[in-house]
Amino acid sequence: MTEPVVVARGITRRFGPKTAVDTVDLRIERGQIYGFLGPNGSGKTTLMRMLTGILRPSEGEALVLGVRLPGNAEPLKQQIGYMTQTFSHYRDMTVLENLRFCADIYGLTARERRARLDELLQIHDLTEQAHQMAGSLSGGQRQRLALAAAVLHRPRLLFLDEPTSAVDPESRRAFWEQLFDLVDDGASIIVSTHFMDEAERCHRIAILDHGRKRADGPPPRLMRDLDANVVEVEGGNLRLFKRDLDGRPGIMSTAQIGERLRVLVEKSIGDPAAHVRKAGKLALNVRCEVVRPNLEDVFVSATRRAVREGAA
Ligand SMILES: Nc1ncnc2c1ncn2[C@@H]1O[C@H](COP(=O)(O)OP(=O)(O)OP(=O)(O)O)[C@@H](O)[C@H]1O
Repeated sequence: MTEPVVVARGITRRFGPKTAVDTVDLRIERGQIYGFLGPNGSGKTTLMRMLTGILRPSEGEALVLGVRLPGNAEPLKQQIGYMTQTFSHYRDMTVLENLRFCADIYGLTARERRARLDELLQIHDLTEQAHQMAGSLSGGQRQRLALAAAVLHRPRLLFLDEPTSAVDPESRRAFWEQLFDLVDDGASIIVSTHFMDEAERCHRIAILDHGRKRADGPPPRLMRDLDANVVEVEGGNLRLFKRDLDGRPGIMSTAQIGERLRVLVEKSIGDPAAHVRKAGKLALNVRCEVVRPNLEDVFVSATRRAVREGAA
C-alpha cells in the first residue's frame, strides 16, 4: 500500500478562548478526493491552513506528503496547491498576466511557462478570456482561473476551500469533472464544502462540527450505517404535524422538504413509520414511509449525537 498523503493526530487550533479545531485525527489516502463537510465556522479553513503548513497547530501533529508539521513547511510549497475561499488574484491584471505571475513564483522556465499556460487556458476553458481583466470575469470564470493557478506547478496534493460556493450548478458539475481528471493524473485533493451534493461526490468525507470530527468514511457507507431510520411523511398539514412531532421521544429531527416531512427516528424504535404516525396527534390523512438515508441525514444524526453526548 502507498503512503497516505495526510496523517493527522490530535490536531488542534485555539484562537484565544476559542477552539477552532479540536483534536482531529485524519488519514487521507493518495489518489482520493477527500471532503471536509461542515457548516460555517466548523473549522474547515483552519484545518486546511494547518495541513498546508501556513498555520501552526496549538497541539497535535500531522504528516503531509511525508513532511512533519509543525516544522519546516518549506518542502511542501512546491508539492501542494491551495485555492483559498476568496478570490486572491489581481483584478487589474489579465488572466494570462495572473497565470504568468504565478508561474514566476513557482520558478517555471520561459519555455515551460508558455506551453503550460497554453495548456491551462485550454483545459480550464479560459482561452477566450486570456486578455480579459480578472476583475471582470464571471464567478465561474474566476473559479476556473483560481483552479488553473492552483494546479500550475502540478502539485501532488491540492487544497480547495469551498471552491464552488459562488458558481452555478452547471459550472459546479464541470468543475468536479476537472477534479476527477486531476485525480486521474495522479493528484490527491482535499476539498471543503457545506453542500451535501458536493460532499457526495467525494471518495471520502469527514463531517466537522464545532471544530470536531463527528464521523468519517465514504458517503455511501456513512449513509448505509446511519444510526437512525428515516421516515417521510406526506399529506395533512405538515407544519402542524412537525410541531407535534418535535421533541417527542424517539424523534431526532424533522425537516420539511417540499411536500414531505423528513423525520429522523432513533434506531432503537422497532417500527419507525408507525412510531411517527402515533407520535403525531394530528396523524389523520398522513402517509408515513421508511426511506433511504441521504448525506444530510448522516450530518444531522452525527451532529445531534454529539450534542446529546455533551461533546459540543
Ligand atoms: N484568526 C482567527 N482568529 C480568531 N478566530 C478565528 C480565526 N480564524 C478562525 N477563527 C474562528 O474559528 C472558527 C472556525 O473558523 P473556520 O474559518 O476555520 O471555519 P470554516 O468551517 O472554514 O467556516 P466558513 O465556512 O465560514 O469559512 C470560527 O469560529 C472562526 O471565527
